[in-house]
Amino acid sequence: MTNEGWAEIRETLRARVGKDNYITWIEPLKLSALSGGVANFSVPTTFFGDWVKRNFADQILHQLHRSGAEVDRVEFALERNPNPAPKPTEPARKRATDEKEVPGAPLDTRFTFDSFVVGKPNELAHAAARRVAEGGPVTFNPLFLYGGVGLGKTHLMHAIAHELQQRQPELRVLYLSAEQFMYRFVQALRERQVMDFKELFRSVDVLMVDDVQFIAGKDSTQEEFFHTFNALVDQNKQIVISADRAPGEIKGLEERIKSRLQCGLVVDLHPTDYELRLGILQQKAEFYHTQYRDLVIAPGVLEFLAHRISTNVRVLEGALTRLFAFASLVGREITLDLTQDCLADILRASDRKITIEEIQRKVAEHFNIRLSDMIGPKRVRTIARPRQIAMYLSKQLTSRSLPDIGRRFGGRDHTTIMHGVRKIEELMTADSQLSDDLQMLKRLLQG
Ligand SMILES: Nc1ncnc2c1ncn2[C@@H]1O[C@H](COP(=O)(O)OP(=O)(O)OP(=O)(O)O)[C@@H](O)[C@H]1O
Repeated sequence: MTNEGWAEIRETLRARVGKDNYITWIEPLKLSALSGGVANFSVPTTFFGDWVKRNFADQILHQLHRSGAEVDRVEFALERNPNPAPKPTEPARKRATDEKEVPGAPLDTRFTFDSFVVGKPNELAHAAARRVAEGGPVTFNPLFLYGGVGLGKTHLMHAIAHELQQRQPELRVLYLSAEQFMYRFVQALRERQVMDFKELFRSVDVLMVDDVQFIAGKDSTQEEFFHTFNALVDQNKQIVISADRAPGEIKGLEERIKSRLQCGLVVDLHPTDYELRLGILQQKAEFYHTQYRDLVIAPGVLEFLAHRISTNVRVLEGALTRLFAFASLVGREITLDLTQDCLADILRASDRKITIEEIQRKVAEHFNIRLSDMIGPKRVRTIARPRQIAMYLSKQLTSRSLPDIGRRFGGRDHTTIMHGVRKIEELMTADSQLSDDLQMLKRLLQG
């Protein structure tokens, strides 16, 4: 099998492992040999090879089988003469051949500031990211970016790395997910190379850790992260962190880490608004026009999508990709009718928007209490507990902020809502009745 053959199989894997995993772990694999029933892949680092073996070897083998290759095993070995495509982390890697390798994750070349559309919901996060990317004196440390799924946190982090690398190629910029940080650390512990690990992480100039909520509850990793963090801050090295919620709201994260994370600048990416969604769609549509030159998109289609799909940017992008691919296959203009046919499932899914009022009604019915008690002041447990359940579900199933939820629960303070949400999170692990109730209510609401 040639590398072209492998390229086709890779495409199938993309759908199976998801885009992020694909970009990080599958795309960089090179098929170096296939003989004697063994498919050999070259990988940039040992860590990389171990990770892929552990997590994706079965799926790779399966897809190789399906393509007709005679193979019983996949192996991953270090590239003998590494000549990787230039990545923004390249200078750090190159220097690392003399020193130690910087074990970062590859960056997505599409995630730049140029391709990031700025609107009200993300302007502060964008401005802060730009400032860090200028690479001048460290003004806030860390920069902590948080927000819901698919709102552009990873995109901004990669954009910072790209920009820094362009302006100051000598900088050692390290981007990785918190999960990778943990994996590296556990591996270092196992191989008794903790000192090397420490040295490595303390030698970078800019450290970026994505999805830091992942290390919550993982004690030794938190501890190590905390020390790495402090060492870098002491050396005045820039740190950028992202998470799906504010530092104070990450359950299972030690207080001292929370307070450290809050020391710099904490900014959130708000859910998108109509203008931002339209801007993103226009930008992506322009890009698609370069690929599908003959396709015509009827007036009003992008506006329609920006109105109807308000979940997250990833869904919005997926919808447009499908629309262009479909229209080019059938060779038709992209009209509103075609859009509705082609995206029926996505449109239906985003129609089902759950409101806080609906949640309050369903929870009140379920526990047989009055709807007015949801917003009233009564504190007896038989009422307070269902109310907290409704608060928890409102946080989980809607994109409303805590203050917003508070207003809808009779003008309660956001800290009361946060307390309610936490209480339920704590109880549900030990109380199976409660967790059954929650499952059932979720099913009813998501119907
Ligand atoms: N403002 C924006 N302009 C252009 N593209 C955007 C914007 N916001 C998000 N995207 C795109 O949406 C997709 C999801 O963004 P990204 O992966 O950065 O989200 P995230 O916040 O890291 O999500 P998750 O919590 O799932 O990790 C990416 O393809 C990204 O390029």
